[in-house]
This record gives sequence, structure tokens and C-alpha cells, in this order.
Amino acid sequence: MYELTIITEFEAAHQLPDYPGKCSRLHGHNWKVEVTVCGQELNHLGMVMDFKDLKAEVGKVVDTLDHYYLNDLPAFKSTNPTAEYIAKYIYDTLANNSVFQQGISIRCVQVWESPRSAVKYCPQE
Ligand SMILES: Nc1nc2c(c(=O)[nH]1)N=C([C@H](O)[C@H](O)COP(=O)(O)OP(=O)(O)OP(=O)(O)O)CN2
Ligand SMILES: [Zn+2]
Repeated sequence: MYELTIITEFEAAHQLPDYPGKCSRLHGHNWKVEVTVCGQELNHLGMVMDFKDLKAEVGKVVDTLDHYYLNDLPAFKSTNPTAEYIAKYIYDTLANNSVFQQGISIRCVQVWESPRSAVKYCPQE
């Protein structure tokens, strides 16, 4: 099995309304997003999938978060926009993409809220 990982970033604002501390106030982060996919077969170029194509598919999802107030987005209407739910949103959206339903699957999504804090969502482990 091969695992491929790409890294991208987005910037956005959020707040955690019931949080007992400063994170209940409006603030922003530069989130770093790491997406790992896996596959067993290599194509004629010797790749599971071109990093360029993987970055493009992840980029479409990250664009739905970039420079938004996350609390206003449909994805976070009934949940707090925590790193946990952001990772799950990115994972679930990618997992519903037909690109990742034919021999290449999403392994996990890791979201770094700061250089010191990250969540990794790996529902199949
Ligand atoms: N498990 C989680 N814990 C926290 C989350 C989260 O998404 N998942 N989010 C927050 C807040 O968004 C907050 O903005 C981040 O808190 P914190 O790490 O304390 O922020 P700092 O930048 O001040 O971190 P330092 O390492 O202390 O500088 C809170 N918790
Ligand atoms: Zn925050």
C-alpha cells in the first residue's frame, strides 16, 4: 500500500460560543491541512495519483473555507468549527468525491490550528 500526503493552508475566522475562555471570542487562524490518501496500484507514470491532481481536489474543498467566518457556513451550522469538525468536513467532502472511490481512498485528514496544536481524523483506523 502506498500513502501520499499533501499539505495546504487556509485562513479563516471563527469563534467557539460556549467555550470557557478566550476562544469564545471572534479570532482567526492560519490552518494547515494535511491530507493523506492511499492506493495499491500505480498508473503508467508510476504514481498512485499525481500530487498536482490531489492538490487540486483538496484545494476545491479548502476554497470553501478560505477567508470565511466559519460559524456562518452550512458545514458548521449545528457544530462548532473546531479543528475536529474542520478535519471531518474536509475528510467527508473528499470521501464523497468520485476521484476517491476507485482504488484511491482518503486515509486521514490532519488539521493544524497552530504550530503546536493539531487534530488528525482517521475514521477507518
Ligand atoms: N481539541 C480542540 N481544542 C481546542 C480547539 C479545537 O479546535 N480543538 N480550538 C480552540 C480555539 O480555537 C483556540 O483559538 C485555540 O486555542 P489555543 O490552542 O489555546 O490557542 P493559542 O494560540 O493561544 O495557543 P498557545 O499554544 O497557548 O499559544 C481551543 N481548543
Ligand atoms: Zn480558534
